Amino acid sequence: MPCDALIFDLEDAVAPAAKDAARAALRAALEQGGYGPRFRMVRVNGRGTPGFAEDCTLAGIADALVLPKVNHAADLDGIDAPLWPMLETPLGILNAASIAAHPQVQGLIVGTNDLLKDLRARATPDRLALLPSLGLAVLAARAAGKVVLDGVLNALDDPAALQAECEQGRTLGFDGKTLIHPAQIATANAVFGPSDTELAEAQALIAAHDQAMAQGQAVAVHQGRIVESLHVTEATRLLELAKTIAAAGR
Ligand SMILES: CC(C)(COP(=O)(O)OP(=O)(O)OC[C@H]1O[C@@H](n2cnc3c(N)ncnc32)[C@H](O)[C@@H]1OP(=O)(O)O)[C@@H](O)C(=O)NCCC(=O)NCCSC(=O)C[C@H](O)C(=O)O
Ligand SMILES: [Mg+2]
Repeated sequence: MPCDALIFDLEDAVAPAAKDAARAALRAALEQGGYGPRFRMVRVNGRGTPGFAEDCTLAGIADALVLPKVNHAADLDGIDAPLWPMLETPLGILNAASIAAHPQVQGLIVGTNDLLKDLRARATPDRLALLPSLGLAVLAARAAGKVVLDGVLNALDDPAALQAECEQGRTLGFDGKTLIHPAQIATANAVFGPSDTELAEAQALIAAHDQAMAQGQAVAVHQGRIVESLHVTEATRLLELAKTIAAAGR
């Protein structure tokens, strides 16, 4: 599967009576390996719920833990692992900045299903009710210099909805999207990775800026638009991202 990361779920995707067996099976699977370079995350049961402490013992054999329903930065204290808190409660969204800034946090994941439930909001194709929360999550991640992943699309077989939601997530600033089925991977990779057109534009923009600088100008004009060093920074980031994706064989 050409995905960057795998999330092994011990929380909502596992029935209460199956939690112990799922944890044991996951431990054996992680010890056996075979996941290639994919980043292996375990979503543990929530702090204060049954199984949490036992789930956290998997930290040593996974790459990171995903913590559901994080409300406060203090919810992350005392866990000895790289952490990916899920922002999926109103309090978690309102505390996103301090959660993102926690030193053990590598990235944030938005849990749009739980958020919709807690907000008593309507699920609509344009995700209107989620936009403030999605924006706050991106702001918090960027302020702390962390990665931020969009929530899942529940529809298993709706390519148009998947394309639209991925495009919206990228437009909002998300680095990628969490997915529930392998059939969703190709679309997410295509949307969140820079396209050939974007890469060609980035190269042309950098070249135009370099040429203007060489001529002693502070600002370049490229295709009728001004180009400053901040645009070069973003163009360079896209080119670096493309190299990273190519090196990963995606
Ligand atoms: C929904 C599913 C139960 C469907 O599974 P299945 O019936 O097995 O689908 P397919 O027959 O189409 O599967 C084809 C092959 O792909 C593998 N597969 C399927 N799903 C996954 C997956 N998620 N990860 C890895 N591999 C997967 C099947 O095993 C088949 O493989 P093979 O036999 O070798 O061909 C299933 O997709 C599923 O369980 N999905 C995950 C649901 C889930 O993750 N839920 C929790 C996350 S969403 C969430 O928590 C919301 C969040 O908290 C919030 O609040 O928003
Ligand atoms: Mg959830």
